Amino acid sequence: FFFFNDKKKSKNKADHQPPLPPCPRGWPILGNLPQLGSKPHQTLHTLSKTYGPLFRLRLGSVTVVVASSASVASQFLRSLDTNFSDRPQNSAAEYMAYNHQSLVFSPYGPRWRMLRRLCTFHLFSTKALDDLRHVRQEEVALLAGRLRQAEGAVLNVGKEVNASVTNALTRTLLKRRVFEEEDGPDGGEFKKVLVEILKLSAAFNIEDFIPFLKALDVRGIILKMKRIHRWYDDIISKIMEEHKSVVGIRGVGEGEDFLSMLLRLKETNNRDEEEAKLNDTIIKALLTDLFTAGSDTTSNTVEWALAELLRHPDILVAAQKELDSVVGLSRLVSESDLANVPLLQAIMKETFRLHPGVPLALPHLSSEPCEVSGFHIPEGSTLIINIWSISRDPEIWSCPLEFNPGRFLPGGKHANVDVKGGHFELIPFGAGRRICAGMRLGMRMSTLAVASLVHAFDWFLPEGLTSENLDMEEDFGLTLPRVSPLKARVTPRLADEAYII
Ligand code: HEM
Repeated sequence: FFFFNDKKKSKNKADHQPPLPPCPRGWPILGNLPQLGSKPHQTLHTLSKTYGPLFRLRLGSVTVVVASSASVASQFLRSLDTNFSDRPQNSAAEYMAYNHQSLVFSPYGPRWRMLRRLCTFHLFSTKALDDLRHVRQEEVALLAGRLRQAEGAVLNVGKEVNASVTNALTRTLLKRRVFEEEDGPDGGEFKKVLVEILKLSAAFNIEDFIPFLKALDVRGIILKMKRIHRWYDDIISKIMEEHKSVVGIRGVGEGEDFLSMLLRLKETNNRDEEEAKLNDTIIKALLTDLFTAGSDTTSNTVEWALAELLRHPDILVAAQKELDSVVGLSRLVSESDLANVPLLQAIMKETFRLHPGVPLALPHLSSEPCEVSGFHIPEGSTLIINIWSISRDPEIWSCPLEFNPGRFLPGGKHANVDVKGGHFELIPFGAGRRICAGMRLGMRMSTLAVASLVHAFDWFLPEGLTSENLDMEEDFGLTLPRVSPLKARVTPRLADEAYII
């Protein structure tokens, strides 16, 4: 959300063009920045009640348009997708993502297209995901083993899940676990730097909206970003050199990690356009994206799903019954079971609806002026899609604040809706050309983790907490964490051998 654009506003063609979208009155210089509050997704949702599903904000020097309904979002991301496939610039991307060379922040052009092709045909292809399935299953099994050891104790569920998801992700990317490896070759440095990058990427940087503040860097944010980036670059460069020394010898193998795959593809990537060539810097930038975009999004989803199930014990029990009938009680869930558990799939959709991992998606930038819903959208406008608001629109969802997976089951009103970008009322991964590149991995990982934890344990809230008073308040960052980490106790419900890997 924290972005500025540096393109000039379009010339005023007032006589012919339709009006600009409505805009709340703002402050001099700051514009509407002071109105955003600590939870911008909720503030923008409230503003949409007054100003409609398409309104405008002035954030410092940046013109922002906000889409808050499925039909407005589909005009931007379906009908006008090409015009909105660019990204505005921001300081985190400049200083920590190799000056916008990463996939998330690449301008819409040959480099972005090359990286997306790599994701579609190599990194996130069905074959690559299947080849690395054992990694996800092992990490979830290790998590189940840890929880079983802690039977009866009050657990910080989010922390445990985050460690598991991040380890699965870094093993997928680099064949390396970052949690619990303080004694490893880098003494836990890699984990520390990833946590810092995540924090800084998710922070609200007012400097991105008011260019003179950026030049002064009074808060020292930019200095900090540069320092963290040097630290990260040192570590990832070393890991890359280690990989280079083995890739050539080992060649292609089943379960090849992403970095090895990228180094191999670099040798065969011979596109004519200079910008579209894969090189070491672009590989490092892409890896930063995948670490930051893939970990908290996925683990927050798992934590929200478990919190909802603790608030709805009847749904939790029904999901356990469904899993027992497909998996039995002598082993953990495996990814191949997931196609046969419709209730669990509906629970995931309902979690994505109420707790979308990236509530305001990532900002898009218009390349040329256009018209949407009778309003003029100037060239260089930043587009925010309020996914959070769209998926609780009472015009579409009955009792939108109620956690009701049944709406997605056969016979339910939304039985045919999926999360893959074709149904604009539910777009937790975005839609159009810039839809989440890691959607398939994020879905597999979060669904496997929720299914395994629901199946392997009975869940209880700690003393004093009930399903009625469990705090469900959201914090805001680029992702959507809980304000109070989910605490719970578990007892194992499977045969002992199920927990042994
Ligand atoms: C539950 C998990 C996840 C959720 C809810 C999620 C959601 C999103 C959303 C909303 C966007 C922005 C789409 C837009 O610009 O309109 C996005 C972009 C992106 N995501 Fe995810 N994501 C998840 C997991 C992952 C994973 C596991 C990865 C990779 C390891 C990943 C990589 C990316 C990348 C690279 C982009 C930028 C795509 C581009 O600019 O072309 N995400 N994600």
